[in-house]
Amino acid sequence: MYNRRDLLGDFASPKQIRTPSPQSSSQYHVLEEIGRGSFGAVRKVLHVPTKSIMVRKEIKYGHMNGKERQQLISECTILSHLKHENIVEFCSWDFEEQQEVLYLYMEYCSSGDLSQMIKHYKQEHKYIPEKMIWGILAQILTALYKCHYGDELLPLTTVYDRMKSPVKGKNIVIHRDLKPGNIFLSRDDSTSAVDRTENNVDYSQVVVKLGDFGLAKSLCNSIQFATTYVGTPYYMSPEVLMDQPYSPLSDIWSLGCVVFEMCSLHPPFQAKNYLELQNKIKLGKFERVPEYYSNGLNAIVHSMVDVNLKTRPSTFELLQDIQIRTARKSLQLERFERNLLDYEKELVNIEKILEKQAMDYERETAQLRERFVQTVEERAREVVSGKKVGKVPDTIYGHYERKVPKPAYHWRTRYR
Ligand SMILES: Nc1ncnc2c1ncn2[C@@H]1O[C@H](COP(=O)(O)OP(=O)(O)OP(=O)(O)O)[C@@H](O)[C@H]1O
Repeated sequence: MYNRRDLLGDFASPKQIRTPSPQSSSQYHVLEEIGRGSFGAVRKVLHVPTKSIMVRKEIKYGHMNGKERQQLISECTILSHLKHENIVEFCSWDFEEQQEVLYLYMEYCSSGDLSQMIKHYKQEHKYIPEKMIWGILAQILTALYKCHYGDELLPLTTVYDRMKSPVKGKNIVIHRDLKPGNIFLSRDDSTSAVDRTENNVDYSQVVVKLGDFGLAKSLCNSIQFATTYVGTPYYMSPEVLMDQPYSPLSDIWSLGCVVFEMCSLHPPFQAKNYLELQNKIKLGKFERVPEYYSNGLNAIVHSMVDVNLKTRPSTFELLQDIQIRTARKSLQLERFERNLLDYEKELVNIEKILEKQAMDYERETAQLRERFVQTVEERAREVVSGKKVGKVPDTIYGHYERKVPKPAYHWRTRYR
């Protein structure tokens, strides 16, 4: 049985899981199970302090061998360092010592994953709109840019911007298990505690998040390659099948297969058994994407699913493609428009608050004025009737001195 120290001692030095730090499970309120992976259940949880919905991945480590523990540590380490809007965020981790379970707390992706989206379109007998496919591809490529070059991709000013060549050999991360089930979909407001029904997913509005780095391999530099592969055969590259060095280009092959599947609603290579699948992948021959899609989309898929490593494009090269640039620019503009709409909503709310403040101010000054007039009239009547004038009542004191906070903005001045 492992305790907290054993687990870290056996798996890694504490430095390896430096950030984020473990957080007490008591901060989380456990909700329903949403699925099961190879190591345990995946549940939705409510992070009580922030009232945000997250995902808790349970990993039973008691029975794990050394390799599996290494993979687990690899997932924690990689995820904790990979911060990107198109990568599932790793929030914190904790142990349940008695039950020998490791809990990984991650960002919740409210709109499921790409495999569910493909299934949805297949059931509806519809093609996924081409614009949506370009948008998804552009988002995955920006996430892969972060993984393959360890750098952030700068936003485009125009589609003709010249991109600076990335520095090679810096903290390369290869995903190694790119498949539709590991590409999650989320909404911009997914952290809201108010959940939405899964059936109501508006796929045109989703943000793509690359996740499940369980099989990813972090390499110190570009020359150092991983030689072991554990992956999903449909998306496995030929060089990996042939035990050749594994490189970021293998992710590009898998991504090409995923894009093909988004178009054709089935993977490019299908077979009855592993051997047949292996042969088809090594040959690298597959059909055109349906005629419904442009030649440009077909060409980019075929360039990615290329047996020849020398001609297969890198993430950087793919990001140069004018259609990818256009898709990125279009996403940037959509986001800008959404931000403007949010800003407009915020302004309308501020206006309402200020109008209410102005009305309260007017009402309060009117009441004071009325009280003042009443008091003055009362005193005047007393003087006229020859009564002895009493002390000035308290209500009148401070009338002139009183400062009713005047709103900075008055609705009446708006149109002046
Ligand atoms: N961050 C997340 N947000 C929303 N759903 C998630 C998240 N992570 C996992 N899931 C869902 O939980 C289920 C199990 O996921 P998990 O990644 O553990 O296993 P898997 O990919 O199905 O299998 P394996 O462990 O063999 O890779 C899937 O249905 C997945 O869609």
